[in-house]
This record gives sequence, structure tokens and C-alpha cells, in this order.
Amino acid sequence: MDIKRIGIVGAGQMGNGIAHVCALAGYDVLLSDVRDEALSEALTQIGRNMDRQVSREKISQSDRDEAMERIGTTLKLTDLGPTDLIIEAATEREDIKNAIFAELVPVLKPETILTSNTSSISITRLASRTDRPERFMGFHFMNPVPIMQLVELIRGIATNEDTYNACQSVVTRLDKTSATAEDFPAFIVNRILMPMINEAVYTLYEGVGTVTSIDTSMKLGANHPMGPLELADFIGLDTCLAIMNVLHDGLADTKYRPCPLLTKYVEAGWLGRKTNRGFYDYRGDTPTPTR
Ligand SMILES: CC(=O)CC(=O)SCCNC(=O)CCNC(=O)[C@H](O)C(C)(C)COP(=O)(O)OP(=O)(O)OC[C@H]1O[C@@H](n2cnc3c(N)ncnc32)[C@H](O)[C@@H]1OP(=O)(O)O
Ligand SMILES: NC(=O)C1=CN([C@@H]2O[C@H](COP(=O)(O)OP(=O)(O)OC[C@H]3O[C@@H](n4cnc5c(N)ncnc54)[C@H](OP(=O)(O)O)[C@@H]3O)[C@@H](O)[C@H]2O)C=CC1
Repeated sequence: MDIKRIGIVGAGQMGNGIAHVCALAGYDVLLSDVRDEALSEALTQIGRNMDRQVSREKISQSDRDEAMERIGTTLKLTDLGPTDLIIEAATEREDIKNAIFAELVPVLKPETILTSNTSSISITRLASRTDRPERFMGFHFMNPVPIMQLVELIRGIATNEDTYNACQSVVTRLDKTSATAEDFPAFIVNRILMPMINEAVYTLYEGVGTVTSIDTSMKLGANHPMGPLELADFIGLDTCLAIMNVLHDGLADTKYRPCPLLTKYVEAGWLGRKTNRGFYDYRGDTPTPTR
């Protein structure tokens, strides 16, 4: 299938990054969200990130301007009807994702491919609630999307070969690399990464280290580009907790028990960078540890 128009649902940090790379690769993009401010903030963020790429001579000014022109926005999900590929990147909650697909399905062309950027939720289960499980896949980008090379491709039990090949060709056109994962809770990257982040939160909770000593240890002791708590703030603590819950429920093993301190931060609304406070407080000039 020849994909020309891509509909993206959710204009948060992932949705804006996905719109950015798809538009630069020449796709027409329609980005939707439930809040107008989310759409305007996404356009501002994309413009800023592309300006940085222009200043570093990664792209030309005309590449930037043409890509920005290819991005449309809408508050009406049903406007995504004429697109060829949907990439759903809304909040990591199965009820929200199911409701989005339920509203979209009646207006889509029969051949349109549905995908989710979910970090952890069963692709087979999401697909089974739609009219096209054979044309449904996991299309999992990494954050920050313009920089990270990997896209995890996840087949649901019913996904057909044409769908997989069409998604693979999009990954190739985006100049990214795919890794194929089977559809089990949190797939590959988050099955490995999230228990490490959760363990870092336990290390903090049990007083083994402070925010600074834990992050310094992993940055200088294991050469990670970000410490695990800094990375958790970057991903979003609500997303980290949602992924741990999917691992815990889906694999029924106590080793995936979310740390109560992670739950407490989420309950406080301290979700990390996106709310200006998490394991660090971002409201001042430099991030300050909150513990
Ligand atoms: C939760 C999930 O489901 C899956 C996931 O995504 S898990 C998260 C995966 N991501 C990671 O693990 C990221 C770990 N962190 C890193 O790799 C690095 O810290 C980083 C790339 C984010 C920043 O690198 P850095 O060297 O500290 O910063 P900096 O030099 O300012 O930036 C490096 C590049 O990233 C770009 N960049 C940084 N943050 C960015 C952002 N939020 N959006 C877009 N581009 C960004 C910079 O412009 C710069 O680009 P160039 O190389 O083209 O100049
Ligand atoms: N953060 C990360 O590092 C990564 C996240 N992911 C996955 O990507 C998805 C999005 O995550 P992320 O961008 O971080 O989350 P964000 O919280 O930054 O963005 C989610 C966006 O979706 C919007 N939204 C909520 N409900 C709907 C709806 N019904 N229709 C349209 N938009 C809606 C939210 O609006 P509002 O703010 O009003 O609720 C928000 O703007 C999740 O599935 C996550 O697991 C995948 C890879 C990495």
C-alpha cells in the first residue's frame, strides 16, 4: 500500500516528534488532540526543534518550511478519515485508546492501517476492538523521536504481512531502524528499561541513594546518557507507572511491582518535565532534585 497521508492522534511529546519526522520525510500529516493548546504547543515545539536542525545544518531552511506546511492540525478526530495510516500517540491508557479507535473506525477507508505508539499495551487486544485486526500494528517510536534511531514494530496475533511491510517501508523512509518484537507486555525496550527505572525509584525509596547519587552513579558508572530518574522525568512518570502496571498485571510476577514512591509522585501530579516537577524541579534555572 502506498502511504501518503498520515494521521497522528495525540499532540504530546511523542505525537509532536512523530509529526516532525513524518513531515520531514515528505508525508502529509494531520495531527489531532483534544485540546487546542496541545496542538499550538506541538507546532511551536516542532518549529523550534526544526530551527535547531537548520542551525546545525542537518536540514535546510526550505526543508523546514516545506515540512511545516505539510503539518495540519485538528480537534476533530473524524477529520482523519481520508488518511492512509493512523499513528495513535495519546495518553497511555487502554480506555482512551479504545475510545479513539471506536470513533475513528467508522470514518476510515477500509484499507487504512491503524497503529498505536503504545509503550506497553497489548496490540492484539487493542486490535480486537476494531474492525481490522489484520491491518493493526504496534508502531513504537523512542523519545526524543527526531534523535532516536529505533522504531519497535509489533505484530498483533492477526496482523497480516502487507501491513507489516507497509509499516516497515515507512520506517525506512523515515531513515530509522526497526526491531521486531512479539506482542507481550511492554515488548522489548520497556520490558528491559522500565524495571531498571522502577528499581532506581526503589533505591531512592529505601534511602540507598539520593536523586543525585543514583543518577550520577548510572551516568558515570554505566555510561548512560541520562540517569534513570532524569530519564523517568523525561519519559513522564505517569507513562512509567502505566507501563509498570501493564508488566505487573500482564506477567503476574511481583518483580514488576511498581514502587510506591513512583505512585506517590504520579498521585501528586508531579509527572516529570511535562508538569515541571518530578524527581527534579524544573521551575528554576537548573533542575533541582526533589529528594
Ligand atoms: C518510554 C518508551 O516507550 C520508550 C522510550 O522512548 S524510552 C526513552 C528512550 N530515550 C532515551 O533513553 C534517551 C536517553 N537520553 C539521550 O540519549 C540524550 O540524553 C539525548 C539525546 C536526549 C540528549 O542528548 P545530550 O547530548 O544530552 O543533549 P544535546 O547535545 O543537547 O542533544 C543531542 C541532540 O539531541 C537533540 N535533542 C535533545 N533533546 C531533544 C528533544 N527533546 N527533542 C528533539 N531533539 C532533542 C539536540 O538538538 C541534539 O541534536 P543534534 O545532535 O542534531 O545537534
Ligand atoms: N514518553 C515517552 O517517552 C514515550 C511514550 N510513548 C507512548 O506514546 C503515547 C503518548 O505519550 P506522550 O506523548 O509521552 O504523552 P503526553 O502526555 O505528552 O501526550 C499525550 C497527549 O494525548 C492527548 N490525549 C488524551 N486523550 C486524547 C484523546 N482522546 N484524543 C486525542 N488526544 C488525546 C493528551 O491531552 P491531555 O493533555 O489533554 O490529556 C496529550 O496531549 C503513550 O501511549 C506512551 O506510552 C512511546 C514511546 C516513548
